Amino acid sequence: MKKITIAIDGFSSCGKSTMAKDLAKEVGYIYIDSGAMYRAVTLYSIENGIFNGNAIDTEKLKQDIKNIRISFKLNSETGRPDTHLNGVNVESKIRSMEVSSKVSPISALDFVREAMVAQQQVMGKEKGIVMDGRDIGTTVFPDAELKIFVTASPEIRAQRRYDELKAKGQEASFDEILENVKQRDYIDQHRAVSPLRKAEDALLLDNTNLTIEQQKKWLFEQFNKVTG
Ligand SMILES: Nc1ncnc2c1ncn2[C@@H]1O[C@H](COP(=O)(O)OP(=O)(O)O)[C@@H](O)[C@H]1O
Ligand SMILES: Nc1ccn([C@@H]2O[C@H](COP(=O)(O)OP(=O)(O)O)[C@@H](O)[C@H]2O)c(=O)n1
Repeated sequence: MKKITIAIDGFSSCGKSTMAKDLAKEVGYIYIDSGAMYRAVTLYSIENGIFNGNAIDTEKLKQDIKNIRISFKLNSETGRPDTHLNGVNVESKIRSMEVSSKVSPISALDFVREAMVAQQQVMGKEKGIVMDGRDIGTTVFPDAELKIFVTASPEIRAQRRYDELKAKGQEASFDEILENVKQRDYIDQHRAVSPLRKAEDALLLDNTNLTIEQQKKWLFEQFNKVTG
């Protein structure tokens, strides 16, 4: 069967990667979490003195960006890809609240986006890929055959993230997560380069009242309609 490109965009913490990973596994496609790439650049910036408080040394990051290598390796225990930054597994570190609180300003930088988008387009050259993020259907793969835009209420999204962090044994405050979710949505929607928006030809999915199983089924149906 001819392989297609699937772009899943939407607001923070609404279940994009859960859907994307499940579909990729089901149909044997590659799954790429583009948010993990921006998170890895943010972790690099935190660990390499690019942040001074909230101020970003953009000149240093501009020089360093060529040396930031991001790759994904399958974790045989979880069956899901782990993010590696310059050869080191940073999957757990990039999900911290510190990274979440700094990632949106980093991903608003034009030269950061240029570098990430170029890598993402190489990853998707052969099609057979499901990528989730903010600008996949608008900028990275504007010709994707299937585009989905996911949303859910901010409170539900914060609750899902809170439950996830708690389950992993990480410290979490619901109010802090809700604030972070709202802040990132705002920055992501209002940045100058590739702001978060629904592509005209994307299907809208509000999964506020859907279970993981229901949204998985819905996405699989959309896939079958396109490939079908
Ligand atoms: N429909 C759903 N109902 C309840 N929890 C969900 C649903 N979809 C995803 N989740 C959970 O919400 C959390 C955030 O989902 P995730 O896929 O990481 O979101 P995103 O990629 O949009 O940030 C995860 O813990 C996931 O298991
Ligand atoms: N294609 C993308 C993906 C993520 N991002 C940025 O990276 C941040 C983290 O993305 P993510 O997908 O891990 O976010 P969560 O919704 O999973 O928390 C987002 O808030 C955006 O600022 C982006 O700008 N473009």
